[in-house]
Amino acid sequence: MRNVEHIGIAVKDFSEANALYFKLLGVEPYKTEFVSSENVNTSFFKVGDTKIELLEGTTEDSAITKFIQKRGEGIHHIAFEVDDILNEMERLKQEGFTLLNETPKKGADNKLVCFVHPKSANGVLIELTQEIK
Ligand SMILES: CC[C@H](C(=O)O)C(=O)SCCNC(=O)CCNC(=O)[C@H](O)C(C)(C)COP(=O)(O)OP(=O)(O)OC[C@H]1O[C@@H](n2cnc3c(N)ncnc32)[C@H](O)[C@@H]1OP(=O)(O)O
Ligand SMILES: [Co+2]
Repeated sequence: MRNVEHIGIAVKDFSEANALYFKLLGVEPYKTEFVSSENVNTSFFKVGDTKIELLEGTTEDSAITKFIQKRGEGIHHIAFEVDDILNEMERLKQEGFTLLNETPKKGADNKLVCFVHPKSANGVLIELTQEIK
């Protein structure tokens, strides 16, 4: 695992949240992107060496929509940058962590991603990300 690549925040109203984080962080998002595999709108703010990812669910069955229904808005996951996601997934499996996808999937911001179940990580949803070169 390398640095924290981004912190994901689940939000109800995407444009309102983007305007608020622009005021809070003093920077515009460098990217907004719809991720069809997750039915989420995302926007990324660069803050020092890490990023804030705002996420809005676009369907009832989106993980973000369900999260907000159950737990309200707030921090949703922590993403770590890895050099070799397949290797890291194998290592975590060997260590007994529950992975939420068998193979890496295309995430936002030109990354391959995999998620670790929050129940495996003291209640924190963990995302692994590898830059697609
Ligand atoms: C990939 C695009 C983008 C990127 O950066 O590239 C993203 O980050 S997309 C982010 C949204 N997508 C995901 O989160 C995919 C992985 N998530 C899942 O598969 C589910 O959300 C899952 C399995 C974490 C939860 O599923 P579900 O909500 O259907 O189940 P439960 O409500 O029963 O939850 C089980 C248990 O986990 C707790 N929970 C749920 N979400 C979280 C969370 N984000 N952080 C911590 N804990 C979470 C939930 O409260 C339940 O606990 P319990 O004690 O049983 O109440
Ligand atoms: Co993310």
